[in-house]
Amino acid sequence: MSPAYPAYPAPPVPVTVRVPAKVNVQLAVGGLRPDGYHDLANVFLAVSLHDDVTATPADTLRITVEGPDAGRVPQDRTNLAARAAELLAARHGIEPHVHLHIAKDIPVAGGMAGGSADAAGAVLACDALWGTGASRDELLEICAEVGSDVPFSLVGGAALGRGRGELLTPVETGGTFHWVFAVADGGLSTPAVYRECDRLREAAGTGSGVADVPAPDPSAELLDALRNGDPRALAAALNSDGGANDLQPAAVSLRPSLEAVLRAGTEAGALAGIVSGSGPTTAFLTEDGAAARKVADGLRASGTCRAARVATGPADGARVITR
Ligand SMILES: C[C@](O)(CO)[C@H](O)COP(=O)(O)OP(=O)(O)OC[C@H]1O[C@@H](n2ccc(N)nc2=O)[C@H](O)[C@@H]1O
Ligand SMILES: Nc1ncnc2c1ncn2[C@@H]1O[C@H](COP(=O)(O)OP(=O)(O)OP(=O)(O)O)[C@@H](O)[C@H]1O
Repeated sequence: MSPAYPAYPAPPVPVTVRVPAKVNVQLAVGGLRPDGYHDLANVFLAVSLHDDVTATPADTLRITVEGPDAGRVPQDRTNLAARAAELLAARHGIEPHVHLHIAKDIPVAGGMAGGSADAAGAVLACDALWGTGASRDELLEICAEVGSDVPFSLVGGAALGRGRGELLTPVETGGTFHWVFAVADGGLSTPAVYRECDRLREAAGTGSGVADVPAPDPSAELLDALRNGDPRALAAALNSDGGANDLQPAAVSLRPSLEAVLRAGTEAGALAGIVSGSGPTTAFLTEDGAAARKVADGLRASGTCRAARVATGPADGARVITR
């Protein structure tokens, strides 16, 4: 006899998933591959700036966005959250009929994987809403189809991304790191920053292809600093010769005003300052929470950025917060 009730309760509706932003504490960029991507040694750290993605049953796929920068986020099927929901639905023979509401706090087009966070949030929220029973590996595959940063948004913490950044292995962290993020006016396009990186390499005469650029590798010094939870050692790795972010010269070339932001952050007492991923957000590592608040005040007073936000990392990956 079949039971009167399903074996598992239906998920409470709506389902809200909280997803973190990221900073790349190392971004070693190899040569341009024939498929248009670059091989990476990408050391991701999730940080405590979040978007919330809420999934509610609907008659069609609908996206709404709230937050100060909502006007810069597409509210149609080009939104990465919509693409993620469509991919999950297609795999399970479901119509992607869902309303996805994004409460956006991660800077838009800022190099902090905001769109990727929303995609990972949508995958997890829709999986719970539709009860697809997809495995973690399947969710990660869908994330990787949407974009190179999306799998990390799902797992969070700290991880090394190889390949184009989608092949993750966990990285050990021995403590909490305190950061300040200087948010810039306007964004930078990720493909444009990679193209500028290639152009600078060509102009320097080194070539930009896979045969010209050494294979990217993670820094042992940097991984040790993360493992030991040691901000001063991490700062030394961030400040090392050539820098920790191979996209930084390209981001600064496209947005020369970032030099002044980086200077203002270090003058305000940061241990190190880097461009976050493809920028234009800049990330400042500090000794502790009090130092972070002081650096944020200094950045605000400098007038070099639109906003300064304090955050800590590692932070959890995407997780359901209403169940
Ligand atoms: C800069 C980073 O944020 C660092 O984590 C990522 O590498 C970018 O990841 P993402 O925004 O998820 O990028 P994707 O949506 O996968 O790719 C967008 C475009 O960025 C460029 N791209 C991206 C990743 C990569 N490893 N090499 C690339 O050259 C390609 O032009 C690609 O067409
Ligand atoms: N859910 C979304 N949130 C923000 N932008 C989105 C979203 N979906 C699509 N986009 C588009 O993607 C572009 C890049 O936005 P996003 O905030 O993801 O950049 P980013 O943080 O620099 O990305 P990354 O760090 O992964 O390279 C935006 O200009 C916007 O047009």
